[in-house]
Amino acid sequence: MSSTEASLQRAFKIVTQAQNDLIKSTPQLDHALSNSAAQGLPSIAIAPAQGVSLSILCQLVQARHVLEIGTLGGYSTLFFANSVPGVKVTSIEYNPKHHAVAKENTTDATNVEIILGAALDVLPKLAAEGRKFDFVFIDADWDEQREYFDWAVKLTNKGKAIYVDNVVRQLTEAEADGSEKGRALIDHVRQDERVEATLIPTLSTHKVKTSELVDGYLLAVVK
Ligand SMILES: C[S@@+](CC[C@H](N)C(=O)[O-])C[C@H]1O[C@@H](n2cnc3c(N)ncnc32)[C@H](O)[C@@H]1O
Repeated sequence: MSSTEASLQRAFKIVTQAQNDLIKSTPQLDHALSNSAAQGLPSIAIAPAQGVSLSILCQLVQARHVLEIGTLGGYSTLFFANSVPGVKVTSIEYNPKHHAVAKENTTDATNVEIILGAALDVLPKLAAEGRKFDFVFIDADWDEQREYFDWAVKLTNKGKAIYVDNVVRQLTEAEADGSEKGRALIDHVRQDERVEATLIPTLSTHKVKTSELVDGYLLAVVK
């Protein structure tokens, strides 16, 4: 193991411990994870600590309407649903099985609407309905992120936020496989005068592969 890898692993252990000390899970969140696993959904939901940071971001922007692209079993959806009193959450999922499990996992969250459909079909409909959001969480198909981002800018109220997950991991994977992953989104967002954006690197302490330990997200505010 290289010294860089060893120091990463050490940071991983310290951060995991500290995060576990801070997290207060709930039966609703625990059930969402266990039911998703029991029904064979892939284990690709956000980490609990990331859920808390998403909830805090929603509180900071005083989100009244949250849009999520990529529901899976509704685990992240629940963090949004419980973030701000009175918040309403709209989530989009195109896989019927994921959609059904997410509906089960959020049955007692009356402020959650989960739309079955492909994001690039649903987003124009939300725009045509005049819907607006205060926080948009993008966590679906990496190849469609630029399109999601453009729709998110149209759908987000001024001064509110867009969060694109896993952009740092895409950049590091792209360096290894020679693809444009992540880079294409960065170039796209840099040219967009309607937003101010930055990358926030994180340690993904729930990941087992060393290559996935460093991740992070793009955070943008719509001007
Ligand atoms: C990483 S998972 C979402 C995890 C979830 N946000 C969480 O943390 O609990 C990505 C989800 O996006 C869905 N997805 C992928 N492409 C999509 C598309 N074009 N439209 C809608 N959903 C899509 C997948 O089926 C999958 O359930």
